[in-house]
Amino acid sequence: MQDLNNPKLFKQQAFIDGQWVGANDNKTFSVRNPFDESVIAELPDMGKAETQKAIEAAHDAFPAWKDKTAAERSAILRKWFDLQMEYVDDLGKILTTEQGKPLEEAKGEIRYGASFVEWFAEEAKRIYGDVIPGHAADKRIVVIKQPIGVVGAITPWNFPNAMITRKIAPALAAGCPVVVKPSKDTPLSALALAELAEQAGFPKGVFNVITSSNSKVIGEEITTNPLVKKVSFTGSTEVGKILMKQASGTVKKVSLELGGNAPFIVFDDADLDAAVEGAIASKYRNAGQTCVCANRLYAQEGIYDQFVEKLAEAVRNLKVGNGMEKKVNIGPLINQDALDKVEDFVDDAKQKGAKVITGGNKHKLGGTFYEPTVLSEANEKMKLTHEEIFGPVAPVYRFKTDEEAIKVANDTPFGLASYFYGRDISRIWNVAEGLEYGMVGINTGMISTAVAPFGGIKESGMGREGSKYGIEDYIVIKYLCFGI
Ligand SMILES: NC(=O)C1=CN([C@@H]2O[C@H](COP(=O)(O)OP(=O)(O)OC[C@H]3O[C@@H](n4cnc5c(N)ncnc54)[C@H](O)[C@@H]3O)[C@@H](O)[C@H]2O)C=CC1
Ligand SMILES: O=C(O)[C@H](O)CS(=O)(=O)O
Repeated sequence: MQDLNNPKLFKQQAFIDGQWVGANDNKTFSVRNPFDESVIAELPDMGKAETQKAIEAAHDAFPAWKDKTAAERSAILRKWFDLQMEYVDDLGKILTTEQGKPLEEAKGEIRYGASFVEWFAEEAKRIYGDVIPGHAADKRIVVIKQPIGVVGAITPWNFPNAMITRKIAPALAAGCPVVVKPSKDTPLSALALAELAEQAGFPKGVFNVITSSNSKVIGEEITTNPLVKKVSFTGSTEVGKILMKQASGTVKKVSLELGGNAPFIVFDDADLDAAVEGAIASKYRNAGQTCVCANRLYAQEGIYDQFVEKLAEAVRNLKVGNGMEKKVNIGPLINQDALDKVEDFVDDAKQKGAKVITGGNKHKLGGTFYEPTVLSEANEKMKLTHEEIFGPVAPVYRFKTDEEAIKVANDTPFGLASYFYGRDISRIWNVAEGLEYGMVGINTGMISTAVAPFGGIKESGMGREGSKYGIEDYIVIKYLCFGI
């Protein structure tokens, strides 16, 4: 087990109603280190009853929390941000230990996640309404915004810190108490956030963390309990659809940050070195395990061979290893299933004509490490064209015209992130407006920030996280009509 040098942040209990507690039946589940499968923690394996308790605690905490002034909530969020920044190293170590990403990347996630807390500490004070000119001489209309109520948040393993703060910072800022269910693979980061939330002064019941190996049971309670007014989910499209269906029974508002299939288009007027740099950043971050990773790389025919070779040269320089070691760029995949899926994608692609330019095998380190890979001659018959690879594999496709690039890029039910490199201003506007995605990176492979509205369209979800728009997901609008 890694030396988690701050025992205060390394919690092995769930956090409900301001108490650190075990499961009612004292059952636990193991959290394992993805480097060597060693057990790093035993956590409460909770179920329906504990989830109900957490939801009731949040419900009971709602009136006092929403009645605090915006400035009071803002101050507590700001303190929480300050604590996260103070403990960035400890939080990063916990994250790398349970998720596997390189420590510097983990610390980057902590800073990114904390930036949402900082942002919404400020936005808490800007939840403005409207005054609307009356529709009659004796009428006056005022629009007010109020917190929606108890929020249930379910989050994935690939960004165990930031996917929580990106969701609950706006909820808490708006005046909503939250019940969080992190992934069973990476719950420790959520518990460390709860410890710092307690230190920051969040009242009991406002921030609750349920730990469980049975996400289905917890999810059913969160999506059907009438005390929960909002479900916010980040994860696969498949699970998002299940949760949306379950939430419909009580007509809960849902925010869904789901899967992606990002195109990364390189036009013949692109700066190829910049495009390679952007492709490395977008494709291989978190070992390719992000929803906004470039999933399909398209290079215009005139620069195809040059781009492939430059990309492969850069990929060969990526260092694979234990995320705790310095200069490591690529950690292990989260589990054996993930490794098997990546192997299957590459085998299928090779059978259908792909050429391995570099990588293409399980890494000699063993475990769930995979070689950073570049495949040329990719085509639409291959499985990895239509599914999230969620691994360090870059298939490169050829295209001839701008119109063809837009068409193939849009040929997916997903619509989260997209990227392209080019310099002609008319081309940039035509392509940016033609891409059917929630986000477009233009001459950059890194687009995620708290100041912008992160989210997708089509089967990549609904709702936005970050920016001035992010808080709207946790607000209800009410208008007051005054007869005078
Ligand atoms: N759009 C975005 O911002 C993001 C999307 N994702 C997507 O998430 C997927 C990878 O993350 P995973 O954790 O493997 O996704 P997942 O959908 O398997 O799990 C996500 C969360 O849902 C829980 N869950 C699973 N089945 C459930 C059920 N039946 N009821 C209730 N909860 C359930 C899991 O325990 C976990 O906490 C990829 O598709 C990726 O694209 C991941 C991160 C960000
Ligand atoms: O894929 C994810 O989990 C994140 O949304 C990616 S990012 O926001 O860190 O870019």
